[in-house]
Amino acid sequence: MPDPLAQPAQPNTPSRWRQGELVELTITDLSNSGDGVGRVDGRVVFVPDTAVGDRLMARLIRVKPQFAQGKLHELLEPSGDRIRPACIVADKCGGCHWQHLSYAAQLVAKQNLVTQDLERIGGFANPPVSPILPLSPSPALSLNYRNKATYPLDRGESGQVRAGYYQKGSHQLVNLNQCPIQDARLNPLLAEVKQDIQTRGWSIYDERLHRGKLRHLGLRIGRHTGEMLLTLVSTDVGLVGLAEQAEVWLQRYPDLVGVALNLNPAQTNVIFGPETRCIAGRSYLREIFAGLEFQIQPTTFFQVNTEQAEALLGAIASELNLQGDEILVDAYCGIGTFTLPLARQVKRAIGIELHPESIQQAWTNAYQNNIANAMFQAGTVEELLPKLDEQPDVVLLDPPRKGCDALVLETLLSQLPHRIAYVSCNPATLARDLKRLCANGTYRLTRAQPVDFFPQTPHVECVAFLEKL
Ligand SMILES: C[S@@+](CC[C@H](N)C(=O)[O-])C[C@H]1O[C@@H](n2cnc3c(N)ncnc32)[C@H](O)[C@@H]1O
Repeated sequence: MPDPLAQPAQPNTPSRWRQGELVELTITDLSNSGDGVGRVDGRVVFVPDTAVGDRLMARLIRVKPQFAQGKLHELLEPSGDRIRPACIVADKCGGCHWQHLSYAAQLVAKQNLVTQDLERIGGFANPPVSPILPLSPSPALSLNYRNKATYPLDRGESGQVRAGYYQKGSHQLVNLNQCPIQDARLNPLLAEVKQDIQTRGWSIYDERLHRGKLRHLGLRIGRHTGEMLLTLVSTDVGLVGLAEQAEVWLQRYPDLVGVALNLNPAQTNVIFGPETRCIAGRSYLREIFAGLEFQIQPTTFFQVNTEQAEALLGAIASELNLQGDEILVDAYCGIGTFTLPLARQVKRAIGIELHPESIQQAWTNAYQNNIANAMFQAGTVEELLPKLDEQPDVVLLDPPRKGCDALVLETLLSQLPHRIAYVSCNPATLARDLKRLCANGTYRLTRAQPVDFFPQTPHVECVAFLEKL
């Protein structure tokens, strides 16, 4: 007869998980943040630096009731999706999370991320997601795409000036002399300018003590023009010999058109401060985008992947099939990157953007390109969209990662433009906002088009098209 006081046998249930414990699992999926996802005893374990199909041992470093965060301990059977990273510091640097994945596997994962978020968060059954537009059909060309890099600076233990990206999950700098995802023409500047800063003996900012001057080195290039800008971010102006050094840089790099100093005295993680001074050359670089000439300043937003932004714009123009008589609103318009090319296809285009400097630049860009039917307003979309004098026929949305303010969605549901194109770098907030717009059968999701703007990372750009029912 069984003993009624005996404890029931303890199966290997989730409740027995302990921090530090080793578990065996197989990765079946990749999360939005790029971690591998597996299951142990029905509970989810996230493991960075893994691939779908990996069988592995992971050490549990954070245990929650519903999931755990693991660290790769031993790879028992590697996935066929694994490749040798193009970057020698890929295992340390927090810049890229997917250098160890083949480009084909990255594209499949991004396609799945968009589809899954539209299903789970948006509530769309079988969402119409078109195949992702890759950077290049050749995996070898999925590098050297970034037109901009902003590197934090610090001093190493022996006092040498270092520039690079932070390690995954920390503020420890990984010193870089080149970065395989940035435009290769910027690499010589990264290594040599760092050396010049060392030689000049300029003070480097220490973020723990909030002391010192130089904080960041910013590099930017026009992909089609080759023009480059160099920006130093400093807590104040006292960098002795800066003007002289800036002239040396202009002489040394014929494609460098300007050197700027941005002043950021605040104790903050935000990179740029409010004031930027031109030290030598021009205060902007020129870029050709969608056949138009744009002026881009050191601190204004411009899509970091020029070619893919052009592909995205092409997808928008072809899907919207504009007839020339529409009023188009480009909400969150930046410097008019999409507003101006689309203005050529509509009666009038109205851009709305928070930053007054971007709006000023957008007006300049319109003038330079003889585009007279585009106008721009500085302010928040939530404030300005409800106050428009004209009823928009077509609205283009391109908000930051957090998505649209609820007030923007409510305004759209009262203005009822015929079509909405929603560009997003965060499928989760995109799905949330589309759900709101499509509730009550007001709009129908006709297509979502992912575009690979950020190879080697889990970030995915997507445009979704809505049609008024
Ligand atoms: C993802 S960027 C898109 C810019 C532009 N569409 C482009 O392709 O260059 C988002 C832009 O929204 C602006 N922004 C952020 N919040 C805003 C708000 N509440 N109202 C208006 N603009 C905002 C940012 O300054 C930024 O320029």
